[in-house]
Amino acid sequence: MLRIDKLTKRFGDKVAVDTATLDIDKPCMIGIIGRSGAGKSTLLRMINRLGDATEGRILFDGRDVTQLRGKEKRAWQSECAMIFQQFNLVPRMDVVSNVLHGTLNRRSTLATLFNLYPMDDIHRAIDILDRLGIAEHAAKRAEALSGGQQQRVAIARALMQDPSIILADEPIASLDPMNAQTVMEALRRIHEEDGRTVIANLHTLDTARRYCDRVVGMRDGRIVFDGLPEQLTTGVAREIYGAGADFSEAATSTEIETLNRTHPRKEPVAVV
Ligand SMILES: Nc1ncnc2c1ncn2[C@@H]1O[C@H](COP(=O)(O)OP(=O)(O)OP(=O)(O)O)[C@@H](O)[C@H]1O
Repeated sequence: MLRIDKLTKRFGDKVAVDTATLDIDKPCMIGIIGRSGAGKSTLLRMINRLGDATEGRILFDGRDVTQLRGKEKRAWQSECAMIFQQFNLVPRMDVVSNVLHGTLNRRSTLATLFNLYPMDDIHRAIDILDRLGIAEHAAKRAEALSGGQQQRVAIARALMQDPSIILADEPIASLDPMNAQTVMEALRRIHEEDGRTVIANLHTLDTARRYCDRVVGMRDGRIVFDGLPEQLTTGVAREIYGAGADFSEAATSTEIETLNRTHPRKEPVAVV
């Protein structure tokens, strides 16, 4: 499905991502962890083509997406929708219009200028908001919603593109634990019910363990761990975070006590 092949990104002398290789052969939910500056955002941005790779390839169903330009590149960006820590909504615009922005890639300039949306798209937007539990807020300005609700609007906007992959760059880093839980549960459900792949950069180990089938650890631009959540021992975490014997998981933790893991684990993948 998706193959990231020796992907490298340099900013001048700085190697932000160093020959990263990942194979995703079926829909799954992946958490990418690592300390600040490890290269997690740069990797996701390259996958979405928000940033170009210096070297390496990204293959989706055998097609090299690193070479796409213009319309084809935009189509790829719809196929792997991205959500961000700060939601990136238009704050003064109503929720449903924000969601409809997810269709921008396939609308004419004129329709965009005059904010004209087909009725089918409007109904779909409301259905998606309903599924995410926020349809009642459809007519409100985005800025009137809580952080967790705004992130769900951003997820709804991503779903309007009907992507097969959702890339989430620190989706819960700005949220309190309860909102973080709601957003992670929404992403998990989208994976389980729709069969979409979710790749999320996460700051906290416990979140990666709870919600992901597979965890990828990055350190200094390199992928140093790729395995099951249960293989992510404190020793492995210490290696990923480059921490000493005094490393404490609590330092990366936002404990959410009420959550029960309900989804089945998938079969093992290789530990690098
Ligand atoms: N546009 C840029 N220009 C120069 N250096 C950059 C740029 N973007 C990222 N870097 C550098 O590349 C490295 C990786 O950054 P990146 O943002 O990918 O890390 P990260 O793991 O996502 O960190 P965080 O968790 O803090 O977001 C860092 O050293 C960063 O300073």
